[in-house]
Amino acid sequence: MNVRNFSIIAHVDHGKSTLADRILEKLGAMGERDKRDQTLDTLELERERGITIKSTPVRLTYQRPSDGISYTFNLIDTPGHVDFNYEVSRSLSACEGVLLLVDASQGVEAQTIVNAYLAIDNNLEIIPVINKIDLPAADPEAAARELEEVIGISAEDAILASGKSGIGIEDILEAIVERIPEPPGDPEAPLKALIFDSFYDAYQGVISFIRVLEGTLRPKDTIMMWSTGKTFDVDKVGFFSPGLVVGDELAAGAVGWVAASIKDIHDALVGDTITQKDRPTETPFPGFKAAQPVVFSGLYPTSTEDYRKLREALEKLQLNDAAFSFEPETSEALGFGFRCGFLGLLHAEIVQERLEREFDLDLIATAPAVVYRLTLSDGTVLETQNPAEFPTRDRIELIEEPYIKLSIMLPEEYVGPVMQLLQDRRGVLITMNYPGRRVELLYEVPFAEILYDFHDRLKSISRGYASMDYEQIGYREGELVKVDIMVNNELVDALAVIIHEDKAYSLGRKIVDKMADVIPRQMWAVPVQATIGGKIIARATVKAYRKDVLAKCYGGDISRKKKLLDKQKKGKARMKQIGTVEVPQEAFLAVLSNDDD
Ligand SMILES: Nc1nc2c(ncn2[C@@H]2O[C@H](COP(=O)(O)OP(=O)(O)OP(=O)(O)O)[C@@H](O)[C@H]2O)c(=O)[nH]1
Repeated sequence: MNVRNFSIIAHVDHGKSTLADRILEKLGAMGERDKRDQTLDTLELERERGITIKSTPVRLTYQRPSDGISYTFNLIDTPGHVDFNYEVSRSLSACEGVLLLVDASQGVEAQTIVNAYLAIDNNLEIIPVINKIDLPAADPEAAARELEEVIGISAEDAILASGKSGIGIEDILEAIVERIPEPPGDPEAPLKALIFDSFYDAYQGVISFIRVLEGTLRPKDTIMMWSTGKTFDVDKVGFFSPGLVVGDELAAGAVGWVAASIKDIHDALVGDTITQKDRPTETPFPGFKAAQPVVFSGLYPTSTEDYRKLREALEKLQLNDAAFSFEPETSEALGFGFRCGFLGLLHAEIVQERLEREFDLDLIATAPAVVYRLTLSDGTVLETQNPAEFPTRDRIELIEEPYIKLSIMLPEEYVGPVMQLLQDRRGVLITMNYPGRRVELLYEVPFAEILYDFHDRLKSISRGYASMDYEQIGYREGELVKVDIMVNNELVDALAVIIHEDKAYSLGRKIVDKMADVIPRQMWAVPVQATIGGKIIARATVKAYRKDVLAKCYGGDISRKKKLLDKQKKGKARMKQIGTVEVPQEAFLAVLSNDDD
């Protein structure tokens, strides 16, 4: 059959896209991406505003110069961020091998290790590629040595390459043929196919990207989703060329797509196994889990009239993003909004940005929170991620919070300050390794502690040299308290935060100071207070002062006056009325503001 299914994995910026483009160009597929619109048209895909089609795999043909034999390459893209590690792992399950890129001037980084382990866990053949060897600062030997010491990949096997200048591309193509195995699987066996990505199309319903492991999938087959038992009739199957092209069948080993008039993306989840209803496979692809949101935040429209528009936008986004969840929530301070769940902070930022940009919404977002597990005095256990819903302290027996294992790679000279940062974040050092030129720190840290500005702080402390990655490791007890915020003597429920006892006072101070700073002055003095269980722990005052912008405009310069008024109006755009005081969006994120501000 001469098929090779592979993926490229790398730390961010180590040159993945550049190398992929170079391979595409070499195999004559450059410019094919532009044809995508056309190929998609054959599927009558609606290119609806706001719904971007995810990056699809690419099918390429490689004719070996030595013997002229042709090979079909399926290059499968993987998301590049830790929030989406489960998706990365599923995409890798669709492959037999990977190109593991390491920047020759940077060496092995945190994501290099995590990605390499994902590949090893999936039993994939790893082709190490030392990339960017054209750079003057390149040190390929050191990078190869690090690969050997840290990950245990033989340095001799590494290919030296440059995606930029094209060095090593032929070697890479040959290695793909020689080292990556032909996909296994019996096309006559009962169908077993893995879903590694899905997106929603208004005409076809859900289109799933699949890897057929056993059997053969054809149009008109009745398929069954393993996790739910739901059945669907297949409309079309096909390949990526790139873009979606209709085909006759997908047999064992193939990477392609299937459309079966599935109306809800939750019926075609990444990681689930597709089989045939009448002749099901005996064992599904292992390790299926529906992606669980781990970070939650409230989203509220700045103007109440936008509530319906926001709901529609959230529904639309969810069609394409099964990992994103939302439910209605009401806040005394903010009115009607939604509690939204995300895979991580980056995921939260992406969703929020899309809502604002693509759906033209002005939003107030509350500080992100993790899921806490509470054991109440009466023995009931409940999980909540909403500080506003926390019971009073006297009703709580035990609070547990999620922990992560954090891996940080950095040059030795920054170890001191970074360890200090981790200590401030309640981190516990597990081990310290010295692979090659760098130090690897392994910590266990409360997840909540890295939600706020941790990555930025790490980068600035290490001048950009430290890299990090993490995984969830379960729940641990924590001495946590709820800090409430009052503005003008009114409790603002949406501003409540959960925080470790030892940090409550300084955080309370920080929040009230920041708020007093960003709330516009009023005609009377407005007190801002932080409290724990009703006890005031910090207080600041928004001074009284009326800002009369027009006073500045001497003479009758109308256009200037207008400009100033417009400016003032814009400044108001993201305000929320709380009692008699207008509070800007910034205030809701005061808890996130940098300690150094
Ligand atoms: N000198 C040199 N620069 C390169 C090479 N490959 C990539 N770069 C540069 O490195 C930067 C990152 O390259 P990308 O290909 O975008 O890296 P990536 O890994 O895809 O990055 P993400 O998409 O952000 O994960 C860009 O500025 C490239 O121009 C190379 O072989 N040599």
